[in-house]
Amino acid sequence: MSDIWRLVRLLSPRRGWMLAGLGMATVTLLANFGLLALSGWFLAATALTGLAGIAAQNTFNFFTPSAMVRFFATLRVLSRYTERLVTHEATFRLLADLRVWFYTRLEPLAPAALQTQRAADLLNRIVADIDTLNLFYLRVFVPVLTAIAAGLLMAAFFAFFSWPAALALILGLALNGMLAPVLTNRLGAKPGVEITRLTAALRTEYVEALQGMGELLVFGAAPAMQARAAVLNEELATAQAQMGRVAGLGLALSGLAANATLLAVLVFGARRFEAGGIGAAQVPMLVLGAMAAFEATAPLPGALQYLGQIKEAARRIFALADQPPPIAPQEAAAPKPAGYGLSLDNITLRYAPDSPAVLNGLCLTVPEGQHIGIVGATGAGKSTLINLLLRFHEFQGGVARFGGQDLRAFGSADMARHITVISQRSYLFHTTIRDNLLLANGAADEAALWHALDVAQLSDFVRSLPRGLDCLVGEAGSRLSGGQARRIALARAVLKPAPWLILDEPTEGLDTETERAFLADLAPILKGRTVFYITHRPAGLKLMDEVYTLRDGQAFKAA
Ligand SMILES: Nc1ncnc2c1ncn2[C@@H]1O[C@H](COP(=O)(O)OP(=O)(O)OP(=O)(O)O)[C@@H](O)[C@H]1O
Repeated sequence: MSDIWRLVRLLSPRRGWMLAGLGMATVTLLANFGLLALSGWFLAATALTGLAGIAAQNTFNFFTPSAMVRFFATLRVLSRYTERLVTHEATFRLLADLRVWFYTRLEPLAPAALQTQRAADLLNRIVADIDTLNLFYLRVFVPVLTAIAAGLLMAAFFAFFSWPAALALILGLALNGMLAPVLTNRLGAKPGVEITRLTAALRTEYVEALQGMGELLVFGAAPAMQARAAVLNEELATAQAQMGRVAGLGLALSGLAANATLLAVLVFGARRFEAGGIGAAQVPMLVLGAMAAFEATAPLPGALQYLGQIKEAARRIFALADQPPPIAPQEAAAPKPAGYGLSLDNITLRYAPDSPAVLNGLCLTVPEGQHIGIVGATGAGKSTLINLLLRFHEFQGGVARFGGQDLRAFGSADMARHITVISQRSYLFHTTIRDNLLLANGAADEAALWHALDVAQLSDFVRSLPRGLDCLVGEAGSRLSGGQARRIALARAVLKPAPWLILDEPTEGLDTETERAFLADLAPILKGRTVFYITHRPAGLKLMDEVYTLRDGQAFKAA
């Protein structure tokens, strides 16, 4: 239950909207109750008056009850409308709050702590689990509290006329709204959790299958993937069928409790009438009132079923949100670096306390403006060195200084201001060339964009496109060649004149001719910047002042 309390606390800043929705839902229920109870009384009283003869008909006040019937009918419509308006407004505000909260918890985890998550699972948590959490207000909070408030008020009304009828109503509402749902909830807990788990697993399978469609087809692995999905589908269908049976049982029990209550109210009402405690017309008033009262408990079985799904979604969301960020958030503002030199002294970095040190006593000094090539075998720690500089991963030993300041005093957002990265994986968003460039510098005007494209030798190509800068690049730049995509990354580097430039295998995957042309256009962009150039390919190293080889977690100056 602690996850649910935590969720309530998380939603509590919106308590004004939440309580307004709750209030309107209670008024709607009471209006319906008032309408039915009064109608029951009015119809019976009118019939009895009709039977009693002309004298009674002349003295009977038709006007006030019929005005009250109209009042309740109008109130019911208006309050239902307002309730929908308010609860939906509250729901969307809560959804926005939840998404923003989750994003602010995720952001410090990116990218290091999120790399361990499967992309589809992450997507699932961000979209589906948050949507499920959001059901809490509309499907659990409002119906449960409304049922309690309205149920007690209706029973109090009954108590004026017959205590036993009031007790029967309370008991019936409790059986119908609590006992039956609790029982179905108990029975439905397991399939509920299974449905959430299997739906998430299926979605993950499908997203991965779509992402890796090429590999699945080339290696003939599609049937195996289909078989896995079919098994999950079957398990999901079984869980859903089980849930359906549980829901059916719940409905039957609820129906039984409601009808037994109506019978009991009729009997107690009739006895009270016989004893002279109430008038004859008040008996149908109580019976019709009881009938209306069960509207309050109708959504409760659903509420408890949702609770199972919400608990599971909350567990998954909080588990991810509670992961400690790999770099502790910076309390103080980042210091101002004096220049942009880097000095690494005896640095040790391991990804987990029990895993071997990837950087192990590494020493490296990079004066401002130097161009440093970094080579090394696969797994030697080249990307790790960059992760260290970008503050994606914390190092455990040694002293690192950036611009003379302790590197630990900078967060990853601070370092991102000083560093531009061009890598083989520089991502292109499925939008226009313009938007992909503006990502590097939102303030760049048209002239700056074309200048950047000129430097990156891409302006002729962009001019030749029917919509120029406003041409879409396709998903992950699929409408561009590898070389053109890399040149967009170059143009971004021109637009963001950060003092540091990291080139992470920028020519990987390009043929020799394209690589040569790319490197020629890269040369002017390196000017005046401090550069790390990571590569397996020797061609770009000619542009470097010094080259270091990473081996055994240390950096050795190449001859
Ligand atoms: N996020 C991570 N968590 C745990 N271990 C990691 C992580 N990233 C890298 N490693 C490990 O650290 C070591 C160095 O990896 P790194 O990516 O820095 O090598 P690299 O020199 O860049 O390799 P490549 O040339 O293949 O890109 C490898 O053994 C790798 O398995």
